[in-house]
Amino acid sequence: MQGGQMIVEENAQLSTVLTSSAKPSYIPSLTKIIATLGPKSRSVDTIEACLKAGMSGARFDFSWLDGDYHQETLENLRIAMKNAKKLCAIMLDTVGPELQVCNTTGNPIDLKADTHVTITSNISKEASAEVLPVDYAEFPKIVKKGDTVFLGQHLFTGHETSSVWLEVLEIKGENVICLVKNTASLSGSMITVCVSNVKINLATLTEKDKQIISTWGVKNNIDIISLSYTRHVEDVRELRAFLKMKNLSETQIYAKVETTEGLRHFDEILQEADGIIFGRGNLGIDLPPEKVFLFQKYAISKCNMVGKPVIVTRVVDSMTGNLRPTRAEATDVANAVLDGADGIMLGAETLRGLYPVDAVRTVGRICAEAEHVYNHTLHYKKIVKHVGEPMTHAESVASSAVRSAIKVKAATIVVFTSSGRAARLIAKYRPPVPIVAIVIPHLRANSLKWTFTGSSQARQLLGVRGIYPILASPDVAAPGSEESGLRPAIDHGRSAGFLKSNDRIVVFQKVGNSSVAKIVELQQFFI
Ligand SMILES: Nc1ncnc2c1ncn2[C@@H]1O[C@H](COP(=O)(O)OP(=O)(O)OP(=O)(O)O)[C@@H](O)[C@H]1O
Ligand SMILES: CC(=O)C(=O)O
Ligand SMILES: [K+]
Ligand SMILES: [Mg+2]
Repeated sequence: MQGGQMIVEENAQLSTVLTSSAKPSYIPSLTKIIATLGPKSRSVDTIEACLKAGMSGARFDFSWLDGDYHQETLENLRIAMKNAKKLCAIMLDTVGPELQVCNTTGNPIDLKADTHVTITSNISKEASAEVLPVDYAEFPKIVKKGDTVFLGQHLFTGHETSSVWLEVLEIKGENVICLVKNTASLSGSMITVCVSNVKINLATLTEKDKQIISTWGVKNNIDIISLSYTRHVEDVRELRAFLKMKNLSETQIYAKVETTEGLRHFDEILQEADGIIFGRGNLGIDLPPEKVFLFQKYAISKCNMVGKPVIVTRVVDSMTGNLRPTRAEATDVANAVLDGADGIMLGAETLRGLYPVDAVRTVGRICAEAEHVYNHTLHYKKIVKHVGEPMTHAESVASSAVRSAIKVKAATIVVFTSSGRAARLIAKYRPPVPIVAIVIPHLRANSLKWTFTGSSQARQLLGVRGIYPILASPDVAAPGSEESGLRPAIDHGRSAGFLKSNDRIVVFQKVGNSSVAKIVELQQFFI
């Protein structure tokens, strides 16, 4: 896969292991961190602290709770963004064809290892340690003797006490009799059911999802939808058509690939989606453990080649209850960065974990260390080879801009963009420095009113490794001089502390139909 070439820079020195990590800065890591917001991470203070620690996207998982609950959290996020002066992408995660235990009372269910429990499709039964009603009538038909069933809240490892694994012993009509393999206490009203490699005959975009998108999604003009359990390219197309109908055509679709069915159709899904979420939680159940890394490397590499963002999930499970990750988890985060991931997604760690801010900060620090030794040159060469010749003008100038930034040791690359495309093109070539994207708003009319584009496009760029968007004020759209357009980026970089007077930057912009890259010495701006 790497053809014997090193995925870390050859000059990565042993001494860097012993020097202390970079001080906290405005840019904690180039890799993006998307945190799921929920009970333990929804106060303004906590969200603000997460933003400062490096959270660049917030995931609202509709498998949990309802629109009103998420609305309150979102209002708090908006206040936190203002306080912290940081943008954050807003991601709606669909429920999809997910099976759940109907625990209407919400009482904890204590299951003991080596006892029996019956999963039933009869939802009139009340959940208890003896009977677990599941919201899918076909359940007894899709499982067979010997299958493994996992139950839990975002974690189903089957070795901690909040999730359980069961072995199917016998199927009798609507009842599936199972052996409990580990002692656990299942709490709350949301308990997900997961069985490996079963075909669930439910739509990927469910009626409930459509209703959530039509209400909560439209109201909040959400930036990204994470399409849970994407299995076919048609799933993405169907959602795209639905979004268009709801006047949400700018909303991006990240296909969450988390089943073997999705894996089989990965290449087509990637063509239609705006990004990929590599959902290792579910995939870790569908695939044998020894295969997960292989698909991770394949999927990330494919996304890198076409310049689409890829986000990896389930990295520091143990931080749900602990202040420190395990050694294996910490190493796994670094390896995801070295594989080429754009972002890391936190689930239970921030949603219901005890240390949401620490989880964000710790993951950010690990990512930053891995980025320091990331073999940018090798990545660059692979992309150039993949794109081939002749390149489009924009692609050729964008890749040259990245080269120039390395050669002149530029502090950042500044790119003017309106759709975000130009910034993504630069990011595809993975410069080792941040990309400051100045997003130029455009006036646009719909049947009711005139509005400016830009805010969604800016926040969406927060899903891509290395991009730091700044939303320009609309008057920048009619630049007096070229330099006037650069001013906001430089002022921002200066106040945030990543630009100094003796730095140089590379600027990528479109003038008419031509793409231009130029090198600018900053001294002139600092007089
Ligand atoms: N120096 C500058 N100062 C202010 N605005 C600039 C400057 N250079 C370019 N721009 C503006 O930036 C915007 C770049 O947007 P453009 O639509 O060309 O890029 P994009 O959205 O990334 O790519 P695409 O056209 O492929 O969607 C244009 O509106 C352009 O006028
Ligand atoms: C996040 C998610 O859905 C998964 O990892 O499976
Ligand atoms: K979900
Ligand atoms: Mg999942």
